[in-house]
Amino acid sequence: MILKKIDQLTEILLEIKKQNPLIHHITNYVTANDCANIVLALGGSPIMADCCEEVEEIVSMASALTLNLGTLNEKTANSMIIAGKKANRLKIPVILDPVGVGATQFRREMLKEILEEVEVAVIKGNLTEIKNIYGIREKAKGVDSVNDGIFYEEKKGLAIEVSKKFKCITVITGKEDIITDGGKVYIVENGTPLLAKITGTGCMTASLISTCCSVTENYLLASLLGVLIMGICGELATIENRGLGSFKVKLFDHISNFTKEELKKGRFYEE
Ligand SMILES: Nc1ncnc2c1ncn2[C@@H]1O[C@H](COP(=O)(O)OP(=O)(O)OP(=O)(O)O)[C@@H](O)[C@H]1O
Ligand SMILES: Cc1ncsc1CCO
Ligand SMILES: [Mg+2]
Repeated sequence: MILKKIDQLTEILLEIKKQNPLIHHITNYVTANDCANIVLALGGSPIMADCCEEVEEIVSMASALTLNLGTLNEKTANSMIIAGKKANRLKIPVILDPVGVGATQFRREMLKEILEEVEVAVIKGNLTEIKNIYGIREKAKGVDSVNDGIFYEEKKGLAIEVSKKFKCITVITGKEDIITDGGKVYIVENGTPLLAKITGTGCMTASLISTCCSVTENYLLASLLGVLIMGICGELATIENRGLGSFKVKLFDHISNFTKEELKKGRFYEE
């Protein structure tokens, strides 16, 4: 079963290299450069554009749209809705990263508006963010998850409920990652605590998922692939690790060299 999955995932990987899809991001200014480079490393082509006058034109050229709430303001929230609606009309997948949504009332209100106006293909967040999306008010310290210690069954149940509520794929990142469409659930065990020590590995995971979703209609498998790439490459980057700086460089090295061989290092199962 897993071997067949590896073949299907490899097909997505090869399709990205073949198509070099354009991935439109409306994202935060902290990790925008890393997100652009991660898309390039995987074989896609990034464009960051958030001006409301041009987002419809940009998204019309793109194959996926990433909306990241990391440094949200009223203007970018408005651009997200304009671009998201256009993406829906064009049937381009929209990937939402609700960064820090537990931190403030403003983010929660804007997120609600975006989700009312835009159909999202994938919602990806850490546990605190996904709890808040579902209306569980866990106050976030900032953009990081405050507690990854809840029971795995509870985390899985939450992801399933979010998928049912918003009719989308839900990804919860953390020590183990959960990916579900509300029916099937994948659990990914790859990763390293070092991934949580550099900012933006969650944002970059969303960019990887977008890039994978841009070449297939199977958003569940595409999300699984994006998560696996980050987890496996994170593990590989710990080999002879000298510190966080070189860890990040090695993470990019491994993503740019990622093939079916690396995919076989995936530790995931289906429920
Ligand atoms: N303790 C851990 N062990 C293994 N992998 C981890 C651990 N914590 C996070 N990860 C991995 O790190 C990546 C980012 O997940 P995380 O939940 O930290 O994102 P995030 O909080 O949204 O990050 P950011 O906001 O900085 O972008 C994922 O690939 C996840 O699997
Ligand atoms: C640190 C930080 N602040 C807003 S967005 C961001 C990047 C990680 O999500
Ligand atoms: Mg995040």
